Amino acid sequence: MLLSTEQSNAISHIENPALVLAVPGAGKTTVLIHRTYNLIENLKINPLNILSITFSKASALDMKNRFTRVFPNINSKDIHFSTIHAFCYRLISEYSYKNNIKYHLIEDNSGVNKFVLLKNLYLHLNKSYITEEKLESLINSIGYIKNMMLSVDEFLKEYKIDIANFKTIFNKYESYKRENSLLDFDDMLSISWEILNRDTYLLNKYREKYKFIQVDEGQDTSKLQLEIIKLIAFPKNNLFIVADDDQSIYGFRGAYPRGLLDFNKQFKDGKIFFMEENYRSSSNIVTICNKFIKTNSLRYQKNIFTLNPNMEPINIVKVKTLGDEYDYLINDLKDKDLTNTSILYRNNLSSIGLMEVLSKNNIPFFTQDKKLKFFNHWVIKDIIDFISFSKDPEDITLFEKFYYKMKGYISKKQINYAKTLHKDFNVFDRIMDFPDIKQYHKRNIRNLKIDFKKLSNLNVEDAIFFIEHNLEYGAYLKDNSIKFGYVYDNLSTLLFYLKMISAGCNTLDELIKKLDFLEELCKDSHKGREGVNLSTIHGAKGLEFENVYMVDLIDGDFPSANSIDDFKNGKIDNLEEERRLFYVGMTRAKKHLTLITMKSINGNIKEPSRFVTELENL
Ligand SMILES: Nc1ncnc2c1ncn2[C@@H]1O[C@H](COP(=O)(O)OP(=O)(O)OP(=O)(O)O)[C@@H](O)[C@H]1O
Repeated sequence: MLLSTEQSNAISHIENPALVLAVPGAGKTTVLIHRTYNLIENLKINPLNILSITFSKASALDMKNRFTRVFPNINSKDIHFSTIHAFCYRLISEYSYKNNIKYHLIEDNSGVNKFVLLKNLYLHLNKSYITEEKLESLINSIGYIKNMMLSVDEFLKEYKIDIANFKTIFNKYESYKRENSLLDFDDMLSISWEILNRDTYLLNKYREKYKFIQVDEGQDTSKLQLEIIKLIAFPKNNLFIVADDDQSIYGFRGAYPRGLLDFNKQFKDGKIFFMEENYRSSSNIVTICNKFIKTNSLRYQKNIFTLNPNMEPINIVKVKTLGDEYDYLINDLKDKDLTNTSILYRNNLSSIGLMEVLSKNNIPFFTQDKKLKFFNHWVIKDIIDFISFSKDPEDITLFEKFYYKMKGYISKKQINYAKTLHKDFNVFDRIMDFPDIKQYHKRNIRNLKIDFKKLSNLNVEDAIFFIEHNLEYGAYLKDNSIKFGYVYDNLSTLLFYLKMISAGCNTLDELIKKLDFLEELCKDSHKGREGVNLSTIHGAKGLEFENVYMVDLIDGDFPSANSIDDFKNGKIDNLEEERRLFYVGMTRAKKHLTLITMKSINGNIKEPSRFVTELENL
């Protein structure tokens, strides 16, 4: 590969801080690999003295593999490509060994686990269960506070958070972990920061060891991460950061691209290199992407260009329904090199339908998203409970789980009363026996009994429809979504996918088997790398493919409804981050880029993503 002058200039930069600001596909990773080689081979720097930090495990591995591929003669064993978390974990291990402290990680499912801790704290303080959405928002907010080095009060002054007793939960969570030497991912950073500030011996040891520090994906480095890196690099400041602020997509977790925008203020002797040539994509893709990203205002001005030839224009496909989208994909994939193809989406729920339809059509695929919440979602569990109960209407324990999530106005008192009667009687008969029950109420319960009888005879797809509409479970979801902090559309889409999967299943057992099959498929598919890559756009960062499809491009999903609302209220950050995400997706494509939008989903009329409309006008 013939390196460009810009690339060579950046690679030859050795001492003092440097920031390489580059566009997608400009060869940022390429530059890091060649610079590493230059340091080792030409300047005879010991590989152990070079620390290369990347954002994710996958990109650390990718960088190592690319290095070995390009420079097979160099022994890459000693070269340190690491995520910042792995690096901090090593530092903490060294400190804890020295000080005889035993830290426990609480991110996985063994032993004490952060999810359980937070759920219990919430329950204890608010006397109600936390929803999945709120739990996610709680975890992100805690991470944000720590990564942005804020106090809770500073955070609460700036952000509204819909979690009761947030401050108390935060403080109790933090002190519990501290008292018990527990660590979550964010603590790996904050504890490392404390250690480095406290233990001069360790700090000097690390400073001495890592004479050269390189950072990839600098735009997604948080404030805390950047401070840790700067502290170790000081006073030599041989810090080399490559970044593209237009690809910063982790703002919700505390990514801090503004730290880079201030680079010259932070390092008076710092040098900034620009790399604006894209080597990846066709000229059509590059030209449109350049115009598209310029709408954002919070960015370094850059001009992306390419010398690559024009190929086919970006393909915008408008279909009526999700089924049509799948038909289009299946047909279009026929003549494509599948191992060089990716289907990208905003929300990983989209992968459920895709996996189902690809596996039905024997099209191989793989995905990185190992755990999809879909399979364990409470809505799915509710539906299974409804149907199971219809087959076993004496089972009051089952009925108790969902009786308040449908029509009928059955009270807790009536349930408790029914529990005192013989367990072999039909639950509805037992409720009708409730003392002083009103005649109209009795009529309702009798109708419910008939409804559940009907339900027991339906195939699964019809059964889900019946539960949603006739038993008014859909109305329950709608009424309660806001109260419990859910987005109703997400719940309704979830039911939609469940109906899709259940098509052709006659019995509940068949549906459960199919769900298990898909879950296994999803777990297994990340092992191999055969076939089409299915990924969220977040997961596809840094990757490239000949053919890219971006699917389910609907306004309110992408960009998200929240970002649109914020924008209407004069807050532009979120919508700008959505645009960057869209941009990251588009710039993964080398030759063929297809954007698919549809007119309706789940029977509801939708508008195409405003980004697609904008691109059409471009
Ligand atoms: N000088 C060059 N000549 C030809 N091809 C190049 C050159 N530099 C990089 N490339 C190729 O361009 C593609 C993009 O490079 P690379 O992945 O390093 O870019 P990047 O800036 O890290 O991309 P992104 O930020 O979008 O993930 C790769 O296929 C790489 O091999």
